[in-house]
Amino acid sequence: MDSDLNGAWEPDFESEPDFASESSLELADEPAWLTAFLDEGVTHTESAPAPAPAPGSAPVSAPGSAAASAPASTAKTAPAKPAVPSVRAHAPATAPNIEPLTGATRSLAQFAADRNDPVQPGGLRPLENADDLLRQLDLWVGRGWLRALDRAFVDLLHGIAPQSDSLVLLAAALTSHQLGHGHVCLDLAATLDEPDFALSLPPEGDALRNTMLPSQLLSGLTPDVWRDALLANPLVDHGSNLAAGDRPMVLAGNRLYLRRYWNYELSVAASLRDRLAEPLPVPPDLPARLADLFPEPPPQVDGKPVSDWQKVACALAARGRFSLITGGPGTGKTTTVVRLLGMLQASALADGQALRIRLAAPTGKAAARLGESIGVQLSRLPLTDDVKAHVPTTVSTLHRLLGNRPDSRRFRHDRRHPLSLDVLVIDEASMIDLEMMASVLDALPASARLILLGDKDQLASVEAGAVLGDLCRDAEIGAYRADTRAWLEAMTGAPLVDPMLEPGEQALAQQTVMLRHSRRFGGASGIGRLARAVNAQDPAQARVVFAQSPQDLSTLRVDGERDAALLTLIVGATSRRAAGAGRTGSAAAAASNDVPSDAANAGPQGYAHYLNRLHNGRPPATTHHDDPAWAKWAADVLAAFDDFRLLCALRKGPWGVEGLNQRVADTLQARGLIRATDIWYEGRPVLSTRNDYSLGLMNGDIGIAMQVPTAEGTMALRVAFPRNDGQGGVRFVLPSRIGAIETVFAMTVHKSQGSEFAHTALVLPPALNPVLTKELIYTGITRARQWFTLVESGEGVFDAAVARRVRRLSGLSLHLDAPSQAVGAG
Ligand SMILES: Nc1ncnc2c1ncn2[C@@H]1O[C@H](COP(=O)(O)OP(=O)(O)OP(=O)(O)O)[C@@H](O)[C@H]1O
Repeated sequence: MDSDLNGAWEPDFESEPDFASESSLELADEPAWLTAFLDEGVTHTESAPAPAPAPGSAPVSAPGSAAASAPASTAKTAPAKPAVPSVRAHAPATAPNIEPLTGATRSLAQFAADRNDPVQPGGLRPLENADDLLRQLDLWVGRGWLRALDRAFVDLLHGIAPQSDSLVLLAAALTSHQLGHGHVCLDLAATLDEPDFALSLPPEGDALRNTMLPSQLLSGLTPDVWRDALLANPLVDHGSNLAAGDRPMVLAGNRLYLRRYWNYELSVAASLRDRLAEPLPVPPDLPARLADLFPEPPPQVDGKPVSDWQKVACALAARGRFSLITGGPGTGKTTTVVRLLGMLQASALADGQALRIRLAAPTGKAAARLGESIGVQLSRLPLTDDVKAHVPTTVSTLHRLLGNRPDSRRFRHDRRHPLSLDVLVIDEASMIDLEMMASVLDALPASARLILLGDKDQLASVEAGAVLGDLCRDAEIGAYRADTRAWLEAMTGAPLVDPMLEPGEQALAQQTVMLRHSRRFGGASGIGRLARAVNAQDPAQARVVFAQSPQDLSTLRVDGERDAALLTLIVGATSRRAAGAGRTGSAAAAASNDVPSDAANAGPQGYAHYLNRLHNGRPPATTHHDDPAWAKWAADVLAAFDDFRLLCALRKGPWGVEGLNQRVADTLQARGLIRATDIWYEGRPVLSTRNDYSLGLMNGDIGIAMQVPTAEGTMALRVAFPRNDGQGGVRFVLPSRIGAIETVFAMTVHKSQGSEFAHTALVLPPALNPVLTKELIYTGITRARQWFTLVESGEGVFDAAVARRVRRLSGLSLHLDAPSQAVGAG
């Protein structure tokens, strides 16, 4: 336990002390693509959407956009075929694109059909005149349907090739916008089928008035005509230029990419193909080693023995330079990988050369969880102390592993400076976006093994790409070749049995295993059954499971924002009167109210639980400021805070993070549990929203403001953050030193990935929204360890959301199947 109550703590870098506070995994708006502009020497800053110009007025660029700040010579006067700058990364997602909205809201087509107002103010002809198209894009930016960032990209292209057809500029704007929705590319045919889904249109009809919709703009256009316009344009590579060209866009079949993302797909696919090409030699006694590591009798389902998929995964990973282990919560991904590492290391040590093993995860929280879990699992394994000592339990974030550089999206480690390791394990791989995957593979030595662990059914990464989902497309059916199957049966000593299994050929499938039996959520677990019903998109079954499992599931139908039952849930349903001993400060206030106590409290908790621990567990005021009791107290409070979390689908509105955070704070204040008289108050839980290497804080770290003694003998507010060191270490940071932070009574499901809470309450808004999909609900449910509460503020939203799934466009699986030229010709 270490602490510094005065904020002068030591940064705990593993190896790279000089990184910038930038993260491509951040959820903040649009920093990445702006870096690209800056990298290319074009001044550009993102800003709020520009106001819509008056009809017929000159095009408006966002303040500081490329258009606004580029010298005049880079505009219309640029040569027709200049050296084309490479185009760099784009912004993180706001919401993933999804299948059409049905059910609880009207469709966009209905709204369009209902419109009585003129189609286009100012009589613009955007598809015939590029200037009109730019004005149309400005109108969309003004509405918030398109990002200023997308508009600036079009400006850049228009400056490079001023004669470009409007169809090309429009395609560029939409392709850029798709990246913000998590799509790696724009599919021309799919866009023409549902043009309005190419923009961020609001679900409310009124907002659609007076501005032309994409469906109106593109009505009558065919994919062939759009393709022909792109093929004829100097900004677009196609055909034989696919792999080698340097134009800013790439057309492969009907898929239009920004060059950079095309390159990522190519490099990820090529690297994986190389890694999958040749199996590695395995120890001659592999069957015996596997038998030692998996001494348990084969698992059973409904009384019948089934394959031990953990053992299968261990065998496959032992022979591959790339392997994928996917499975739902508690299916044994960590257990499997610890046994695998133990086995590989034991074999390597027997040969006199220890393996260099590194563990990583996309976020600090996920890294901390993996580290703790590995430590526990390792201690149970039947391995010598020497082998155990050579299996690491320290887990880095991917950014730290690769080595962030100040003001750059490039990492210190790449193919010229590869990581020095033999085995890399990455957990929570569903959070890895395409760019990060390309960076990892680029920095990995050719001889090293890469093992990805993750739940393919969780929400995809915030940024573009759904790498794990793309790679796991055949995981459920196994898709093993006959030779793979025979080898696995010989190594594991048991036949492969599962009703889902089907034969297949693809090389990736031969190195992929889906773990199918959850030890945490067995057959009787309501949470497990609910997760399976949601994953199967069966809302009726989900309702049945809710009704059958009151021991761990509940639903709460709320009537309005101040519903008393909701407030009770927030505070804690299983209230007991607080114990009075040992309290100081605001604890006295807490004691005068009906405050739950954590003592002997076995049921699902609310937020009074951690506040109780904060007030009641505080060391006596006479405790020396250096006494470890302060850090222990802080660690207890942080752990108690993880016993309950409100999760939201949305950020804005009364049922989003912002509205709920305020209501929770009001409620706790009204009950005397907090004194929120200032922005900083004791008990305020905060989420770090950016990697800050100077403070040692990672994007996603959660801390709690607490009154602690200073060296000067006064009490002062410090924010206690877990050190994520697997030892329960805590660091105290001055509130004023923390830059990017937000209150986190409620958090988005997206940001909760990689975390678990004993009691999780998922709050759904009253109307269906594009972000509501079965992946989001599944991810929310599987954050719960013991209890899950569904809070419904509207009729039918849960059922409609479960029926919809995220659909992310990418060509990664096509690239894996075929060389790039064949993909492009398709
Ligand atoms: N083969 C096994 N034999 C006995 N217990 C096991 C086995 N596999 C997993 N477990 C237990 O099941 C629980 C979940 O396992 P584990 O943490 O490895 O799953 P996971 O898939 O990594 O979970 P998470 O969803 O948290 O990532 C742990 O308590 C673990 O000890």
